[in-house]
Order: sequence, then C-alpha cells, then structure tokens
Amino acid sequence: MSCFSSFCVTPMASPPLLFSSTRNPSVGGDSFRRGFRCCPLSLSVSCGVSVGEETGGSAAPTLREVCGGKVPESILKRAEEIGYTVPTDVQRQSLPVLLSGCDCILHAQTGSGKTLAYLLLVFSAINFQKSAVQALIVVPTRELGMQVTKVARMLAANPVGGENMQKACTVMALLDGGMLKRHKSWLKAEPPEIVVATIGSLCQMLQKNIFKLQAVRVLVIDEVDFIFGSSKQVFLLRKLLTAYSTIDSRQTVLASASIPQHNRFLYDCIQQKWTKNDVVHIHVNPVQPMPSHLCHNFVICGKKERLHVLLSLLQKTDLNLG
Ligand SMILES: Nc1ncnc2c1ncn2[C@@H]1O[C@H](COP(=O)(O)OP(=O)(O)OP(=O)(O)O)[C@@H](O)[C@H]1O
Repeated sequence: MSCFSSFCVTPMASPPLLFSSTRNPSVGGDSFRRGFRCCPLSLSVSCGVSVGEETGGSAAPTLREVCGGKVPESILKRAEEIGYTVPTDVQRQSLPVLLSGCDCILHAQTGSGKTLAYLLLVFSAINFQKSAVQALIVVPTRELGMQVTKVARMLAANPVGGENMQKACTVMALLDGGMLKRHKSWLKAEPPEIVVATIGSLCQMLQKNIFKLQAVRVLVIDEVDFIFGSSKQVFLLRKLLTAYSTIDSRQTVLASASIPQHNRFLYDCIQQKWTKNDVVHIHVNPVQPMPSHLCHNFVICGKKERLHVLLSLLQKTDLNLG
C-alpha cells in the first residue's frame, strides 16, 4: 500500500541564526519517526506548541545533538566553526528523518536552511575512502549550483587543527556554461564524492556514458518545483529519477520553497517511482511572519503627553533606542 507522511510545523519562537527568520516548535524526531514507521497509512501531523511545552522547558537541541552521531566529526566541527550551532526549524525537523535513511520532501521557505539539512545527510552517507560519485545534487540554475557548491566545500574543508581527521572529500560543480571537457577528465581520473549539477550538463555526461550513477547513495533535487515547471528540464529530470537511477539504490530528497498542490505531488512521487512509498513530507510553514515573543502595543495620546508616554513605555521594556 502506498504510504507517505506529511509533517507540518507552525513557527513559534526565534533562534540565534545567521539570517533573519522565525522559528517553530520542536517535535521529537525519534517519536515522530517511530510514529510514521509503524503507520501503514498516510499521516499528517500539525503542531502548534512551543519548544518549552514540547520538551518540558528544556533547552532546544544543538545541531550536533540533532545529528545524533550520524554526521562525521570533522564535518560537524566545520559546521560549528562556520557558525551553524543551532539548527533551524527545518533542520531540526528534517535531520532525524533524513539521517534515518528515509526519502524526504523538504518543503520550507527560501532561506530556512534546507541546503545545510541535505548537505549534512550527504556527508553522513559518503564513504570518504571511496573515490566515486556517491552524492548528486541537482539544481535548476548555475547560480544556485555555485552557492550549494560553496557551502559543500566549506563543510568539506578540514576543521582547524583537524588536518588528519579524515581524507578530504571533493565536490565538483558540473554546471551549465562550465568547462565540460575538464570535468570529463576529472571524472575519469579521480571521481569526486559529491557532484552539484544542473540537469542539462548532467544529462550530457550521462548520455555520453562519461558519468554513471551506480555508486550514488543520495540524490537531491533542489528547487524541484522550478525544474518541474520547465518543460525542457522536466523530461530530463524524469529520466534521471527513473531511468538513470532507481529508488531502491538511492535515498531521494526533493527540496523546494513552494510545492503547489503538495498532496498531489506526493502522490505522483510514489506513483511515478521518483521516491519510495514511505517518503516523508516535511513542511515547515511560517504562519507567523513575526517572532511570537514580539508584541505590539499602541497608546492614543495628545501632543503634550507623547514624550512622557514614550519614555514610560521604554522604561517598562528592555527596548534600547541608543
Ligand atoms: N543552523 C544554522 N545556523 C545559522 N545559520 C544558518 C543555519 N542554517 C543555514 N543558515 C544560513 O541561513 C541562510 C539561508 O540558508 P539556505 O540557503 O540553506 O536556505 P534554503 O532554505 O536552502 O534557501 P533556498 O530555498 O533559497 O535554497 C544561509 O546564509 C545559511 O548560511
């Protein structure tokens, strides 16, 4: 029987992130995973409780804790050096699911941290001793490909003082407008562990048999809605998902900021064999565009009273205009 899980989260509080965002409550990844693993039918979970309520007031987990020992130490150290210590909502919700090996649809707004979530999965799945393409990240544009490659290379670099921690992992950017000849030699001589590719360049390589996907353990399609929205790219993407590799040989992650008609999309993923039957839909939905602890007040007053009221309001709050 077809079975997928849909997981919706409503944001509640705000974390110390490198970007401005709202934050949502945490739901224990383990209990959630146990729930959907045992459930033969589709499951939709919608949560609107704060972290405090959920965890009995204990502190929110760190990125390291959320990774549960499944991401190599050198990568976690690098992530912490870069400043990724507190997971974003989508990372907190998705990492336990991703790292358990499930296919996943990451559905969260732009800038919510989907890239780091799937990259941590990629690094957890790679055998650093093996020189073969083990993870493939497909992007719709060269620009996005360059961004993802940059973050992947930053994470793959040795952490300070950890030069001998692990064999270096290489990341190839196989993007439209790049030098495919050079990539061809590189792929033959010493295949990188991770390839970030635009679908056009990737399929050129696949058609010419320069590149094969037999060692690929993780396939990520970023901005999947964008690719499916382009008639040129969608044909190649379908081929990639079903002909060049199969669902049983890989873990599939489809990421997007918007998935119109997501129930229909999930149904298609299963029916068309783009993902396994137990694909998990993680939908982090920013219902509140403003942090919930921020409150707005207003006072109606005449001209004379204005300064006095403003000053007394400032005294009551910790707002610092200086
Ligand atoms: N755990 C974290 N802590 C602090 N900053 C983070 C964390 N995760 C991601 N960021 C930062 O948040 C910003 C946005 O992240 P990212 O680009 O991964 O979002 P995204 O959801 O993949 O966006 P898009 O849909 O545009 O691809 C980046 O600058 C990234 O460095």
